Amino acid sequence: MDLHKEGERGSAKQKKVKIVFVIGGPGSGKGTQCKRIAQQFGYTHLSVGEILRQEISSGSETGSMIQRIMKEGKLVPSDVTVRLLQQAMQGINSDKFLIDGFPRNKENVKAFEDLTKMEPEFVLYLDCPQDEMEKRLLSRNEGREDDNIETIRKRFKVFMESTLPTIEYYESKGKVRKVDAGKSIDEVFESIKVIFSQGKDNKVPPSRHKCKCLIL
Ligand SMILES: Nc1ncnc2c1ncn2[C@@H]1O[C@H](COP(=O)(O)OP(=O)(O)O)[C@@H](O)[C@H]1O
Ligand SMILES: Nc1ccn([C@@H]2O[C@H](COP(=O)(O)OP(=O)(O)O)[C@@H](O)[C@H]2O)c(=O)n1
Ligand SMILES: [Mg+2]
Repeated sequence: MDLHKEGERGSAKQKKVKIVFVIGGPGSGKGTQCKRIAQQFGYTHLSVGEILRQEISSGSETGSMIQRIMKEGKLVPSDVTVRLLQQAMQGINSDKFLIDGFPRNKENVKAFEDLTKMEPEFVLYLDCPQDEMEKRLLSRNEGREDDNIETIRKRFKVFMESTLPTIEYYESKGKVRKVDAGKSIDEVFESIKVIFSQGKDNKVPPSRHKCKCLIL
């Protein structure tokens, strides 16, 4: 995907873009942890749910369709989701994207790979017990119309039936990095920091990069 072309003496060069998917059940803490990861490791955080809610707010026909689907806790058609995600990515000059709440089913995976020809560096999986997720969602207070017990239960069903098999697909490719997301926000982030500090482009935790010259 031509996210950005860099003009170098007229020759267009596609920038290497690093992508990490962040998956987990509703209420597992994806948004909360993504904000911290983005801040600490310099990623651009894109919440696919937020992108879809922005489309709803635009008042478009597509937005009305998305709203009906979200109210039911179901998944939006992948061609719609991926087109909106790609548009969002193309509008941002970044080479590191944290994609929150995606993919949620195999169709999402196929549509993304077909359209962008890209694969994730890895998939961060926030594994959280359902009763803990339910408790968190019921006190989320973001005014979301899908945070009611009836829709929450439907979303859990979608997670079990569609998203877990997607995680298994990435597991088979050795791409899943799983953390216990049932702990406190800080404890979960401690586990996540270890994972992001193992990246090949930052062999030592970023905090030590700055004083590397002092280690001579
Ligand atoms: N580890 C945690 N412990 C307790 N509450 C949490 C934790 N992580 C997130 N929360 C809270 O739970 C709710 C859902 O978190 P959020 O990040 O929106 O999850 P998701 O994006 O996976 O649905 C929010 O109100 C958030 O403040
Ligand atoms: N890949 C995606 C992501 C979200 N969605 C829709 O958007 C809703 C909210 O997604 P979200 O990631 O904001 O939800 P949380 O897991 O943060 O609670 C989902 O329940 C789906 O209805 C989707 O259809 N496909
Ligand atoms: Mg979220």
